[in-house]
Amino acid sequence: MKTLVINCGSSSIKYQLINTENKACLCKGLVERIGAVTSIIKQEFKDEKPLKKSMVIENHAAALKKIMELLIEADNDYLQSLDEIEAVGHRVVHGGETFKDSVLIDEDVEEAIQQAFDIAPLHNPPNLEGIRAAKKHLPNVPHVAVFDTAFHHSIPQHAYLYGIPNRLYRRYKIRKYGFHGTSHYYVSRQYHKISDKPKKGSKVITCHLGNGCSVTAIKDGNSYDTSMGFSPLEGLVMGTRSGDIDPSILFYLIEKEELSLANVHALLNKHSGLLGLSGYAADMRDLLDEAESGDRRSNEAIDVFCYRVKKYIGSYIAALNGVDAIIFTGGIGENAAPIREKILGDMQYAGIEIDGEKNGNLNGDTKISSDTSQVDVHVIPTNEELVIAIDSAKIATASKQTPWA
Ligand SMILES: Nc1ncnc2c1ncn2[C@@H]1O[C@H](COP(=O)(O)OP(=O)(O)O)[C@@H](O)[C@H]1O
Ligand SMILES: CC(=O)OP(=O)(O)O
Ligand SMILES: [Mg+2]
Repeated sequence: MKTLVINCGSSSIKYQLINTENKACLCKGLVERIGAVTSIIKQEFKDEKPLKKSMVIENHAAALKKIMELLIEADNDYLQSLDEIEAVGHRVVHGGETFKDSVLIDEDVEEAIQQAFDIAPLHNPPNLEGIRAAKKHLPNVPHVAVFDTAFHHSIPQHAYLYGIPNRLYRRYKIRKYGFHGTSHYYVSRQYHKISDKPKKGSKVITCHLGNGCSVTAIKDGNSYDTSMGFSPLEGLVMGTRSGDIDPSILFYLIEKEELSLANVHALLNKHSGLLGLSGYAADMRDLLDEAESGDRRSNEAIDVFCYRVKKYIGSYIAALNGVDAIIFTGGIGENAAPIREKILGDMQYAGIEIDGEKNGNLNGDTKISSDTSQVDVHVIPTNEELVIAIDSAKIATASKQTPWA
């Protein structure tokens, strides 16, 4: 089934056209800097020359209109007409406590996504904008929401409650939700396939290190704890997000610098993390380059980033009472060997031994732990879009079948 997967971020839309029968990605695209002076569109059909264009794109609706035009303009065998698209899968970041699984989007679902705007102000508004715009272009096919939070519904109460008055949970549902669920789910399932080790009894820690970063402790194949919390701001140091900080810092700064709520929000979400620490870059590639030539601030930013990941891994080994496997994924996790080495290089005491050569050159393999390591360490490329496509196709198929058919 040809399924279009849409991932609307605050200023970007990533999309893929996937044939769910053979799991092939037929086309991949990205619209960046939506709403800026010029936006950039990149699109690549399988085995074809990539296309790159710059133009004015004011909002997500305009971006989706352009995406639909470009998909057809390519005029190849992969897609002759939009009518061939049989399902659309949308990444929705926050499903709150309501959505434990992916769902067919109707008005009630749209309303529930909107109700979570308060608690996911960076992610849910563009997600819903994308859904509404896509429905206009493809009104006759099922649209499905796949939630980042869904995989984390198995987290037990002692891990999801914060140490604040319980009435705040009961009244406002303030608790840990966790994000990047489709990625943690996908790479952990891939690990079980690759290693041929059963889910039952397994203790796996997955590290999704991209622009947003999170670590998840997975027990028997189910999420048991994760570093992101009520929002995707908690936990690791990220590209521009602070991760964990002492909340008192905010009281202090609000007073000292007379910060507004919006200022605090921007400070922690947009000006912190690797960008804030280094003073110049959120991108790990730039930091690694500069660090190599001895730049002090780049080295400091990398040290803080890696130490935080290591600390979470250590705490999850304690939470799981051991660990069988650690998985790295996401742009940094998949590509930055020095970062993986810095995080796990000195944890032999915990049975973790990285093979320096394999870590530096994967050569098509995924395993980077040595043959004598008690813990398997793997680098597994994530594929959130494939998970979204498969779930969406399944739900679309079921929605078309009437009980008496
Ligand atoms: N070869 C590489 N070496 C180091 N870091 C890399 C490399 N390739 C990508 N990255 C980093 O991955 C991050 C983006 O990760 P990605 O998973 O693509 O992000 P997103 O969250 O937008 O999906 C950036 O910090 C980028 O610098
Ligand atoms: C939830 C989240 O942080 O997503 P991303 O990494 O795509 O920003
Ligand atoms: Mg990502």
